[in-house]
Amino acid sequence: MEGTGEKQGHGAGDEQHYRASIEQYGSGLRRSDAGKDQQEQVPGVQLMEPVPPEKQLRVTFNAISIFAPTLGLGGKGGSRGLFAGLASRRSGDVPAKKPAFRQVLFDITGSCQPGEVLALLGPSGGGKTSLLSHIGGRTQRAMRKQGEVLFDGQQLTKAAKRHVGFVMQDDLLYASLTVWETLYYAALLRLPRTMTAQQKRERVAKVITALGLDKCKDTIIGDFFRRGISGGERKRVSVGHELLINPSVLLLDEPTSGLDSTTAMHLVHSLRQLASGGRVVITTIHQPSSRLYQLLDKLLLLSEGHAMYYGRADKAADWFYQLGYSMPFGINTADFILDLASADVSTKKLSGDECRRHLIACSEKFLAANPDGMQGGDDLHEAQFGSQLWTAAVSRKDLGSAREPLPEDQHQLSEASSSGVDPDDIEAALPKTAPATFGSNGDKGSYRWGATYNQQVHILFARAVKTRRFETLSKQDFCQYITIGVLAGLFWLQKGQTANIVNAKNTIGILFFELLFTSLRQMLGSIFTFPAEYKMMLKERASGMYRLSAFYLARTASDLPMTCAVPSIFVIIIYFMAGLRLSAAAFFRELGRVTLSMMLVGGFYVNDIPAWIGWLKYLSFIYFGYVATLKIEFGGRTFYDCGGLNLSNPESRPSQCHPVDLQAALKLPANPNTWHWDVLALIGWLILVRVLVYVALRRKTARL
Ligand SMILES: Nc1ncnc2c1ncn2[C@@H]1O[C@H](COP(=O)(O)OP(=O)(O)OP(=O)(O)O)[C@@H](O)[C@H]1O
Repeated sequence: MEGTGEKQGHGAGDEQHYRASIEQYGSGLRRSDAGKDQQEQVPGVQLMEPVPPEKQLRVTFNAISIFAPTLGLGGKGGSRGLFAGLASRRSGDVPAKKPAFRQVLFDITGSCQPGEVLALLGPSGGGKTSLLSHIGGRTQRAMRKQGEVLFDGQQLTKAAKRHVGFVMQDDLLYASLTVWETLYYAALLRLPRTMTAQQKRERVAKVITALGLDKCKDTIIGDFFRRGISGGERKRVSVGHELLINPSVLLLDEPTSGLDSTTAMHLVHSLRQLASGGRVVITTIHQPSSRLYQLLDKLLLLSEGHAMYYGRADKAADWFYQLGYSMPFGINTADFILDLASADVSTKKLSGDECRRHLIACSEKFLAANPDGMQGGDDLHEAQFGSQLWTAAVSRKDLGSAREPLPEDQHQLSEASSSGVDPDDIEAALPKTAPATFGSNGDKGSYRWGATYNQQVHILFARAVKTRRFETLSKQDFCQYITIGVLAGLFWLQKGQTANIVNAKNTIGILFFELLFTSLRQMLGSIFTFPAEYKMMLKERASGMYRLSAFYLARTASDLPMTCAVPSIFVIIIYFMAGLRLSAAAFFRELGRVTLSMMLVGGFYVNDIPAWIGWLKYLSFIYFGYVATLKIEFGGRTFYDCGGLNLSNPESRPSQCHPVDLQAALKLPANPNTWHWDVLALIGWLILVRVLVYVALRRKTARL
């Protein structure tokens, strides 16, 4: 966008034109002062009961800086990249061990009062999500942080986090649950145990009505494979998930992304109403329409991690106008300031990037003296701009010369933008004393968890069964297992019936096929479902919905019927079609073995492996499953070698058929007549793998 007007070049006509623009696009729909907003009610349905004054919270964030890790290995030598350490080792340098960090947020300060909607605006990569996540106590562990976030002057505790609603950018919801089920299970887990089940149901119904989800409440959420509710409805369900707890603070990351402007407008209107009920609403927004912009109280404009504007949303255009960047006719305020933040606006003398640096320098100087940001008012030009901004922030000879960035500002910015930040410097700067924590006293007497431990396991089990309803009971799964079972049964039809060595070889084939098919299919299924489920668990744990062990117990218990039901059909078909050992004990043992194998994943099978790596087979659950199934099928039976003849009754020809040692004849990995140590090994494996996964999850979610 070349050459937007400059203040000094404007005549009276331009001024009028500018005013008209402002009226139309920004300040025209000025909101009342922030303090009055608390009393102000946006017309329409009152979404939730207001937050009582004693529970209202003011959120402040002071001098927030965030450093993200980069792949470079850092160090004084400055060598970067994955192989830098290796290269330096070879060349005799001391290898750099610390990861490098890149600063993604620079001293960001701001606050939001109950009743206000604060929007974090900026181009992609500007740092909106990083800041919002930090405010909500959800910054990734790998990031380094400075500065403090306070809720009514106190730090956020784990318990208090349960009163903060956080709507993530991605709608993480279980695809197989209906809207009602999604919110109902969340209510059971999140709402205080002092509420009855009926009251929790009423809360769910209220949220559903408030967000206009009544007509789709019995529709599944859906995913790529199974169509469910629309994108806008999904977003509203995500918001509803957080509204259930009637939060004092609602944080939303890109709630309008992917929505059409009308739906986005309705959603932000709902947020505005929620704020009017005494809540703090902080939201990131990518590209608000002009109508949507009018609903915002405060704005924090981020450009490459720097605050380019902070203050009343309706004063943003005034601010930039005063700095010499007026909004061209017909441009929406949000688009205009986003162009500025994206360095997409240049002047006759300055390139887009220089304009951006200039604006950041002005803003940072102004905010250093006015941490509450631009409040506007009648004295906007004279008092604030005249005395502070023009003299202090842009201490130039005149506005014309202000087109060049100040040398000191340039220095500051280039330094800040550089990627190599020593982690030691960051650590040294971290605050040594922690302020009081919100929720440590305030929450006294209230329970940390919404449901008791037993209730959590029970609710999570019921939900896990429902979330896998399609996975397990889908027609495709049934058809696939039955078709492949019948085909395999036809290939090996009644091969297991006769006790001769030829058929024994065939039987080994079907046993191994059965073992591999069921195990690998299960493993592939888990590979596809685990990432989504893991993310869901992280999100819910961050909201304090349940204990990790309760989740894990419920998930393990639900695995049993869900994972084994359909594969068992496959095993039954094969068992009888292939004529495997006809005894009830053998049949049920085989089913039990399948169950154990199903609950493990991974492994391999090798025959005739060299002795020196022979022990590797003990790392494979497939090996133990294979040995177990061989023992079940062949243990205690006598097999005959009839000189290559496939006789149906070898015992009737003692001269031609002689009993054989099956293990030696077929090179079986174990003697089928020994006791079932393999089953013990399978059980041991099962426990070990589950415990290891639990420990890994525990470590990964330690901070939640
Ligand atoms: N875990 C991480 N590791 C490394 N860099 C990160 C990490 N998280 C964020 N960043 C970097 O921090 C910067 C800010 O990212 P952030 O997601 O906060 O931006 P954003 O304004 O929310 O962008 P968008 O609108 O595209 O979501 C980006 O340059 C990003 O690459």
